[in-house]
Amino acid sequence: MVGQRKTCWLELENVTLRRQGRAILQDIRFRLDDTGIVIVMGPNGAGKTTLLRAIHGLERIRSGTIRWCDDDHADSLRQAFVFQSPVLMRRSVVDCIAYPLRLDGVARGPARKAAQAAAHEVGLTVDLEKPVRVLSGGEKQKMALARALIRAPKVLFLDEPCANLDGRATKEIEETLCRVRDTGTRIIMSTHDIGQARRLAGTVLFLHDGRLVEHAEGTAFFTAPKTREAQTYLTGGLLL
Ligand SMILES: Nc1ncnc2c1ncn2[C@@H]1O[C@H](COP(=O)(O)OP(=O)(O)OP(=O)(O)O)[C@@H](O)[C@H]1O
Repeated sequence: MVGQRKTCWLELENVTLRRQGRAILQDIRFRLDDTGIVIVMGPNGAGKTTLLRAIHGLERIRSGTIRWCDDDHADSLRQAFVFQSPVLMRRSVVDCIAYPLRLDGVARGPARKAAQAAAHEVGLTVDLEKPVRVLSGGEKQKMALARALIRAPKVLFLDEPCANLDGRATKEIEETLCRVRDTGTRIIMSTHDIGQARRLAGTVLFLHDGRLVEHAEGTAFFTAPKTREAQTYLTGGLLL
């Protein structure tokens, strides 16, 4: 038990979040003590985005606790969030990626150099002086990922980062995420893509109707889901 506690990096206890009188998240509790990618799955409206936003501190919870339990607490608060629709600025791609460093007070030259390296890391091969708004959907997601990675976050949240992307762009983003995971960054990510979840998941959090229905190690979840809801979801059934 004592050994387990040492490896826990995030713990939620009875987290409940209400909006307009409705419980969007109900009594969510789990401990994460795995270094693999954490995949948040579940049907539309299950609460995946809300859970990610709540853990990141963008949503106020009504009750319960969210506790980062790393020894170095400041380290676990070095976080970045890649939204489903990337936030775009009226800037060039390179300046957009460099923006978080500029906010940190890094001079323009070194920040742009770091941005070029981050673009390279995520496989963004476009002319980086282009305005960011002309990028394709896949390129925008890579730009958002490069911007999120530029400050070397300890925890990286991604909300459906590959929605609407083709196989090639998805593969490149997945490869980047695996490299980032291997450097020790914790990744919590939502996806509807069961194939992607299967490829990436170290741990699965399966939500339905704002409740955590199943929390399992990735392979176990896909080979032998324990709950009726997860079984239905994974076999393409409709969860009503
Ligand atoms: N600010 C809000 N006010 C009222 N209801 C909200 C608010 N934000 C989210 N909801 C509701 O909470 C529920 C969960 O939303 P959330 O976006 O977290 O689900 P999701 O699992 O990410 O869905 P999807 O797969 O469709 O993106 C939905 O029914 C949504 O309408």
